[in-house]
Amino acid sequence: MFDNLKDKLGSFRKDAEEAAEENVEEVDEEETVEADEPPEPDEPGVDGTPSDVSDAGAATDVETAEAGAELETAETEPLETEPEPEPETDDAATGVDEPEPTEEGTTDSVEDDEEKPAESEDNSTGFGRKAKSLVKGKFVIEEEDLEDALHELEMALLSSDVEMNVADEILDNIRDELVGETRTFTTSTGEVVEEALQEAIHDVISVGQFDFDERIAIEDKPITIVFTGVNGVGKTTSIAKMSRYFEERGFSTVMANGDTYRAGANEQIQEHADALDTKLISHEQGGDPAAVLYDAVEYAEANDVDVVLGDTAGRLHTDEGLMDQLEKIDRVVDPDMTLFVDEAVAGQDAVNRAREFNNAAEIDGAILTKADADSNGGAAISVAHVTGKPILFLGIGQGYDHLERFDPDQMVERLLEDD
Ligand SMILES: Nc1nc2c(ncn2[C@@H]2O[C@H](COP(=O)(O)OP(=O)(O)OP(=O)(O)O)[C@@H](O)[C@H]2O)c(=O)[nH]1
Repeated sequence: MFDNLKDKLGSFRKDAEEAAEENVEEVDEEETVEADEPPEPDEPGVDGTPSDVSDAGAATDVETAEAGAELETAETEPLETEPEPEPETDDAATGVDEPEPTEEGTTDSVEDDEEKPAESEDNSTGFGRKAKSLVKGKFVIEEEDLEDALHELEMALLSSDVEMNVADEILDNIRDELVGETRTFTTSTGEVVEEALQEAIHDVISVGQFDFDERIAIEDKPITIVFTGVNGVGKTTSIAKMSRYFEERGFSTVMANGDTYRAGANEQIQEHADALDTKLISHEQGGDPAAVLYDAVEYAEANDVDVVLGDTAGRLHTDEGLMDQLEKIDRVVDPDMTLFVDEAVAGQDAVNRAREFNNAAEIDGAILTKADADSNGGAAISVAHVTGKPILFLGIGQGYDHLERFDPDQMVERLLEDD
């Protein structure tokens, strides 16, 4: 899911981090010492006491020790017993200034040997590099440092079908987060870039989020939810999935087939109702969709059913007839929620349709289907920002359980996780 976008974000992370690393500023030693915890006189590696790096666990301890070691060695005699100088593959690879092997030749570097390979292979946020940021004290990233990386990112987002304004917003957010701020060495540049990217994406995808389950729990019953969207995007399947979702949470459902337009629509939804053991309310083809939904609400009231799930005919958003129909449904049953359904794989088209449906008949949220088949992720990134309404669910397959609550935190994590 969203693999292309993931790769592109990974490239940006690398580019931006490299650009930032190249601009790490040196500060004088005094400032460095002030800004970080001063190394203790008995700092590991200075007095020759073996330091147990593997016990240090947290990277920061290791970094502090290493930074401390470098600072201290400026004033301290090099050690007499000299282990093999350890090659700093990490720094060598990145061309960052290399500390003198003798300065680093502390006993802790011997203990380091077992730890090092895994970490030093990490060419982005490995502790050798991180430690360098720590030792250098602070860094400032200027806009021009990031220009190329940001341009690449913009192209990557647009080619992943991210809506142009949304791409701009992401870039602005990243600039705001990264550019011009003097950062102390408590974080590595890798982490700074990663956090900026996380925040930038989170900002645009979390627009309008609300606690769906909570809302369902507190609303008076029956709750009527109407599903809109164009043909064939997975509306009916999503209704069936929602029925399963609610039943699993203890809410009973009834389906209503407001798609009185398409031949075979009743049979299609009836199959789902049968499979899920749910009641379906339907009228003859050509009937009035608002009347079907009205009947379903009456049925729910009479039978203590919690949620009415109303299908509607899928037609083009530009179709005035459909929009009139939705208006009539609004007037007649006054739904508690209108959910727009579209397929993630439709990318920019889905984004445009979401905007137009929302303009014509206000939506409360969206379900993006077929996310399992979408490698671009553009619609998932853009729909909330463009409509001001949240993506509530992702369809991730054809089965009834293939419905996932859209969680911005999880989405960001998914997009930025290392493979
Ligand atoms: N891979 C995948 N397929 C899906 C998903 N959701 C729906 N589908 C498939 O998409 C096709 C169309 O789904 P429908 O539910 O019939 O679409 P619809 O919007 O109701 O279509 P109309 O009734 O013609 O308006 C079906 O084959 C579904 O199985 C999903 O999340 N992932």
